[in-house]
Amino acid sequence: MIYPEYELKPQFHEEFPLQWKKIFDNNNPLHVELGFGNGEFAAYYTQKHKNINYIGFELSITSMVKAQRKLKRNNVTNAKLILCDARFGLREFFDSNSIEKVIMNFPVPWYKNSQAHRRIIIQDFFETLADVLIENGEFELLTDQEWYAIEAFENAKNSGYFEVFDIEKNPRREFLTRYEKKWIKSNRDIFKLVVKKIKGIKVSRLIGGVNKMPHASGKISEEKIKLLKGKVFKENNKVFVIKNVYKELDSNSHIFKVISSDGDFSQHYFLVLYQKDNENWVIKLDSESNPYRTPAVKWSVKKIMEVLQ
Ligand SMILES: C[S@@+](CC[C@H](N)C(=O)[O-])C[C@H]1O[C@@H](n2cnc3c(N)ncnc32)[C@H](O)[C@@H]1O
Repeated sequence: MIYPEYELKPQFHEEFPLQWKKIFDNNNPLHVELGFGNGEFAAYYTQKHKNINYIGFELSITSMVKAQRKLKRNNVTNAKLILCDARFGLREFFDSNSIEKVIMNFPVPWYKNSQAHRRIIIQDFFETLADVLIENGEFELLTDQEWYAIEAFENAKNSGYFEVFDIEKNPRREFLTRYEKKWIKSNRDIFKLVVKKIKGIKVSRLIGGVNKMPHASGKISEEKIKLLKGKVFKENNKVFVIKNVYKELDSNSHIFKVISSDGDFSQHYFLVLYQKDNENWVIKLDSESNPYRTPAVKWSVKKIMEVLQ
């Protein structure tokens, strides 16, 4: 069973940042968990703090389903779960000075230097936190990796936006998450870091305002269409690749399978190109696709039309 009432799909919302007051129908403080796993902590936390609105981020679909079941079993009414990269969601879905607390329990540490850019606690993350947390709002991190807690400590401290408390070793905890139990069972130490926002900053967002998708239209040279397969386009922070081009059998339209990225944030989607009248063609997002309208997504529409002309 899935319980879709708990899942929020921001792609279907018209405006960013999201209107949390409308979504929860109240003005309660927002608490956000990054990587909620199977939702044990979410179910506990929302029961314990009935006067907050909980928003959780996760990448795993299986975890999303399990967490929905846990919330339903506990009759939780103050939680929304989002399937999305937490780094993107934290920056794009929340207004400045809007979150009271951000919690991250046992993130994947990404040990290797080559994976360092995938770590959540990089400098950019602390800038986003300094924007979206309210004054005196907190970020709490639990990890079984001491080096990770130290790296987070240093990045937070060096940013200048936080009061950073000493790392606590094996803190007393009222509730243990699934991974916490696992690490304690294998005799690992647990490290807790808390940082409190003391200074704000405004970071730039990739999406914002009304979530509209521009179409592009014009005359094209049809013979250029199939030559686009495999082509890569780059401009500053934006990249897109045309993975494939399909011709629809029963109409004069073509589907482009595209992967785009804006820095570290990638999306897969389909664009449709069709003949509008004798002279003009239109390219737009296929109705089956609903990526966030980031600069790279918008640029892919314009650029494909441009190269076909
Ligand atoms: C080690 S598990 C911890 C799960 C849970 N918090 C716990 O303590 O039991 C890390 C979780 O973070 C999720 N995750 C990893 N990177 C993420 C990201 N960038 N955004 C959202 N979730 C992420 C993973 O899918 C995984 O479920």
